[in-house]
Amino acid sequence: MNSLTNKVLEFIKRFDVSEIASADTNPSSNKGGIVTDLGDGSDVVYVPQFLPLEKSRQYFDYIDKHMPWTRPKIRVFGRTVVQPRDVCYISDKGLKEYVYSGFKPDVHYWDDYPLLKEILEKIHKAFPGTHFNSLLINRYNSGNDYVGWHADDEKLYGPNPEIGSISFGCERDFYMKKKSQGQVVGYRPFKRAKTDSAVERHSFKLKHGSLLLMRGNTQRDWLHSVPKRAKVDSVRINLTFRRVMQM
Ligand SMILES: O=C(O)CCC(=O)C(=O)O
Ligand SMILES: [Fe+2]
Repeated sequence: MNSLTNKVLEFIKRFDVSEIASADTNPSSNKGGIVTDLGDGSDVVYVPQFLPLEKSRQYFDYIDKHMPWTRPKIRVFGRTVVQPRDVCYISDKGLKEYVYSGFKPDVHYWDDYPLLKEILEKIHKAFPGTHFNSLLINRYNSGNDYVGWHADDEKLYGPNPEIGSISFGCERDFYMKKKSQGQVVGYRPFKRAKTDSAVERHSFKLKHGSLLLMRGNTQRDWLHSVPKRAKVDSVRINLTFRRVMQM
């Protein structure tokens, strides 16, 4: 076997796409995906293999090598900390500025990244109701990198933001849990409630080439996170497509 074949086999082993998600309640089908009804007008669609394996590998390599990554300092609970992952932000021209945790990412534009535009168009085609105009890319270099409990509920996304999330590379857990009554969150650790074990939860293993769509009231009522994983030592790239509402 030549070394290219070996590399391909090793890759398939690392990024196995054969399993399906652990979406649990009332799963039904939607565009080849699994729909999880979260109740109260929220749902999540998970498409385990939205993009073909080999194409996903090309996207991964391109994004990994060519994006202008930064690992910014952000404000969490009044403290300045280095964000535990790399980021990069792409958007249409002339949109309202995106700021989270006191950090305003530099804006880059779609025209300079045709492969990202290609992915955006594939999502719009598969889910005609979606109209994303911006994209936050995260790179988790190892299991030490993570994102804490938060909702993507910034005002500039309007009352019912839809978020489209594409994952490449190392498979990681994506957790969801229902917000406690009256809870206000940004990118902050989730305050542990006494009845935490009773809080409704879902989990997904986000595979190489997968798409996860969060819809309806999901950002209003639920939190999500990608926790640390001690044993993970390879890179994961995640693209979250968003729609900034025009004034
Ligand atoms: O990496 C992920 O799957 C989630 C990223 C995320 O939640 C975000 O960028 O807001
Ligand atoms: Fe998020």
